[in-house]
Amino acid sequence: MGDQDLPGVLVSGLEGSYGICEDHVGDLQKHFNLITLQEFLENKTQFGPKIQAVYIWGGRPAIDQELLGSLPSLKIIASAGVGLDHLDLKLIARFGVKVANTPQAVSNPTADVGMALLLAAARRVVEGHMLASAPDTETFSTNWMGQEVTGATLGLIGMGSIGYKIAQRAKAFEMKVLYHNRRRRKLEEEEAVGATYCESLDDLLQRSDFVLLAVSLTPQTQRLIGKRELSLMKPTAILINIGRGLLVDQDALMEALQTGVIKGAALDVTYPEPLPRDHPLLKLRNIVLTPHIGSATHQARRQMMENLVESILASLNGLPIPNEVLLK
Ligand SMILES: O=C(O)C(=O)CO
Repeated sequence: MGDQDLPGVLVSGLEGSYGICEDHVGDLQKHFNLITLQEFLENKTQFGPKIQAVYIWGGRPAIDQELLGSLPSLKIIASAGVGLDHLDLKLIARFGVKVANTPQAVSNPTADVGMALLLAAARRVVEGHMLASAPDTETFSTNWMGQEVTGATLGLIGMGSIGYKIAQRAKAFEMKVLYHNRRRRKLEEEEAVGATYCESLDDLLQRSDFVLLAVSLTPQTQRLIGKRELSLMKPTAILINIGRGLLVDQDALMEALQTGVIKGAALDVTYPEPLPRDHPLLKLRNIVLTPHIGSATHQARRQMMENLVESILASLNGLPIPNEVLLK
C-alpha cells in the first residue's frame, strides 16, 4: 500500500481503535512503504524481509518473539507515547533492535488531563452536569458541594516530565505540592514549582488532599496503591490516575470508594480498557472516568507521528536516534 522503493514500516492497521490516525497516513507514506499487520500476516515471506521498522500506535501491533523472529531487517521499534509497558525491552534488545518513544509530545497534554480530572473530581463536574441537564431537575440544591482546590495539598507520585508539568500547573492553583519519586529532583527544580520531596510514600499519602499517579508501570510499581495505601489516605482525599490502570488495585479502590475510606477517584486509565460495561466501578457516583486521553489532542498526536518518523529515519540512516530508549 505504498511506494515499494521506500523502507517498509509495519503498522497495526489504518482503521479501528488501534489503527494509526488516518490524517497521518499521507505524511507517513512520503517516507515509508506502510505494511499493515494483516498484510504481513497474510504473506510473511513477501513482507517480512522488507520491514525495517515497526510503528507502534495505541500499543499495537504487539511485539513478541515470533514477530521479531520473522523480521530479519528490523532496525527500530518506534512507539507513540511515553509508556513502554507494552514492550518487552529485554527481548527486543536480544534481537539487536532499537526502541524510541515520544516523551516530549505527551507531557503537556497528559498533565492537562491530570489537572482536568483533579478539578472535575474535586468540584464534581460530571455529577454537576448530570444534575444540571437531567430532565426532572427543578431546583439546584444549596447543599451540593465539592472540595476546594486552592491551597490544598497535592501528593504527586512520579516526578518525571509529566509529573513536573503537573506541579507547574498546581503551583498556579496555589496548591502545596509533595512528591515521591525514585530520584529526588535538583533543588532549583523543586523550588521552581514549590515542590517538597517525600521520601516516604506513606507520609505523602497521609498528608495529601489529592494523590495523583503520574508514574510508569513497571514490576515495581504494579498495584502500588492497594488496600493498605488507600487506608492511609484522608477520608476526604481524591485519587487521580493518569499513568496505567495496573498501578492501582482496582478491587481495593472499589471497596474504598464504596465504604468512604476515600472521597473519590478520577481515572484516565483502568484495566482492562475499556472496563466491561457491567463493571461495578462504572456504577459509582464518586468517580470520574475518561477513556485514556492523555495524549489525545490534534497537536500532540501530530507531534508524536513526526517524532516517530524522525526516529525511524535517523535509525535507518545510521544517525543518532532522537528519543532513543536505552535498553539495559
Ligand atoms: O504516553 C503515554 O504512554 C500515554 O498513555 C498518554 O496517556
